[in-house]
Amino acid sequence: MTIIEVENLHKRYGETVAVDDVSFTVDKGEIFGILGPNGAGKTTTVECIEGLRKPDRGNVRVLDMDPVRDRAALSQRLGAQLQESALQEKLKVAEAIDLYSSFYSDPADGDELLEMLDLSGKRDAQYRKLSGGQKQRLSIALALIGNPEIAVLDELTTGLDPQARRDTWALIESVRDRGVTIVLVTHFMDEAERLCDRLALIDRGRVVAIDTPDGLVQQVGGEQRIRFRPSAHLDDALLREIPGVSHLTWEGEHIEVAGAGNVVPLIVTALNEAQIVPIDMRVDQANLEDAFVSLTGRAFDSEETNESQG
Ligand SMILES: Nc1ncnc2c1ncn2[C@@H]1O[C@H](COP(=O)(O)OP(=O)(O)OP(=O)(O)O)[C@@H](O)[C@H]1O
Repeated sequence: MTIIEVENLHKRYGETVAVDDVSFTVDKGEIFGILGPNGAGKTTTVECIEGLRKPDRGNVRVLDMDPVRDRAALSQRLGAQLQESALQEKLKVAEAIDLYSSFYSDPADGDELLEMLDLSGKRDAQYRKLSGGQKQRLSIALALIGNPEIAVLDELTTGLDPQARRDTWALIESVRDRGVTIVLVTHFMDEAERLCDRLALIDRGRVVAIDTPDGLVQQVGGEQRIRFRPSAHLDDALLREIPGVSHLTWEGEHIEVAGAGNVVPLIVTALNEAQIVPIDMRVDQANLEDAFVSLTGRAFDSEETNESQG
């Protein structure tokens, strides 16, 4: 059942076209990802879903409501993760929960939420004293305090260390398992790959593709890459004539060969017959990043990488 429908959405800020004819639907109970590089138009899109921004053109329906016109009613059923600056520094965790509970006619049990988000021990801590991960978890708690049918989570794990990211992912899955539909905005490939049932790949305000993470990778042919250092002189022609090989690149003494289908065993066999040993061999499956590059013809120019976190 479709519960969010975005049709031909356009939004510009002055001369900047932020969202350029975006369409997609979100089904009840799924984790739907909106993945794209910085500035792709992800936040603007979800702000139109939340009723915070009025589209210049196009239609948005959420739970059969017009988000701008029916914003008060929608806010009772859609929870959005707060931006970090939205809470007062001196507000205590329990006070924030009480305050946000008071906005809803049928709020969730705050104590239970704090327990689930591992924040029970921080009830009396001021917001400013929380770690990055604790602040992030509190913002998730506040997105869920209204018992929403839909939760919109924007840049869920930015700034978290690897363990906190994994914990947050498990948490989001448990929220989904309780029946909440989740719209997840992210510029992290691994997060999208791990969490999303389906995702819209967005670039420069436009939808490039919508599919499951696996489906997106398959769209680019499910390529594999094999990288190694040959033990003896290797003539490119030996590999080029193998069916399925799409390209070869040398990087110093290492060669990377990409191809679809059964290329890896064929390459290994050809090397063996030529009495060449592939030293330091590594095989990688195509991933979402490859799909993005292949579908847009550009690198995913995210400024932040996972390695730079934490
Ligand atoms: N209030 C605003 N005024 C002017 N331009 C804006 C405003 N908000 C966003 N933009 C511009 O619109 C484009 C899309 O921004 P948006 O925040 O929707 O993208 P995003 O994909 O969420 O990026 P990020 O991950 O960096 O937040 C960008 O070029 C951005 O600079």
